[in-house]
Amino acid sequence: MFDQRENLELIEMFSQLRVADVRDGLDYLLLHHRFSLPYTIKPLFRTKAVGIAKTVRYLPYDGEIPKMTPQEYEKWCGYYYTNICPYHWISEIQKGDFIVIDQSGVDAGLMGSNNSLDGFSRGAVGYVTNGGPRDTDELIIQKIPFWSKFVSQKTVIGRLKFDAMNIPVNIEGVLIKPGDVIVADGDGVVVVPRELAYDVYSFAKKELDNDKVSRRKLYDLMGWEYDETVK
Ligand SMILES: O=C([O-])CC(=O)C(=O)O
Ligand SMILES: [Mg+2]
Repeated sequence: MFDQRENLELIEMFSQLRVADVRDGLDYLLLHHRFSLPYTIKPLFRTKAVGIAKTVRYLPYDGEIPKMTPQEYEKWCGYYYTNICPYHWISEIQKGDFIVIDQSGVDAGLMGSNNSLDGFSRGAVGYVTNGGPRDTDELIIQKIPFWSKFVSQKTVIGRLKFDAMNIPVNIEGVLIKPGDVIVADGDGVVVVPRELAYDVYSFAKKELDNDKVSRRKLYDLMGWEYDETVK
């Protein structure tokens, strides 16, 4: 959809920055009240990821759960994954995609250790959702960067249905469009509208550079070795 060379260039640029720098860069454009996901969206573990938004939306399942035997239920699960809650967008993932999932806040683990690893193996750099993943102990072992509102024990079967992909989505009141730059670290998630990316980068980079000069002086004063955050 977007030029992959430009995608990778944007990722390289924004990978140098902290979420806080990007936030400051947006503020230079007087966008103080836009594009930060609220603090209710938290990382599963401390990590950093920068990528290009690939969006997908699921809605609450409003159909019946037919009366079934456990054997029939097993078959129905297969039907459900194919026809009601497919994950066909996973096969479209390209290197550098940040997967943005609007799952309508439903308490169901749309993503678990298996399907998120599948996406990761295809080049996804991270996931963010207004719901919650499951198998979270394994997600941490597998080091899959994940930001979410909560964690969930539950499967999607009987709870969620696929709606659309590659569309603008609403994550906790923030509009995210396919192609936007997503920067996420221990401070949370910030969205850079693609059309503003180069401007925001230039202001954010200035903030980071000034901060490094200032902290380097304090490191010197305290006789600390430089680490990668001040180099
Ligand atoms: O199976 C699912 O629907 C989600 C899941 O737990 C996984 O991918 O590991
Ligand atoms: Mg699982």
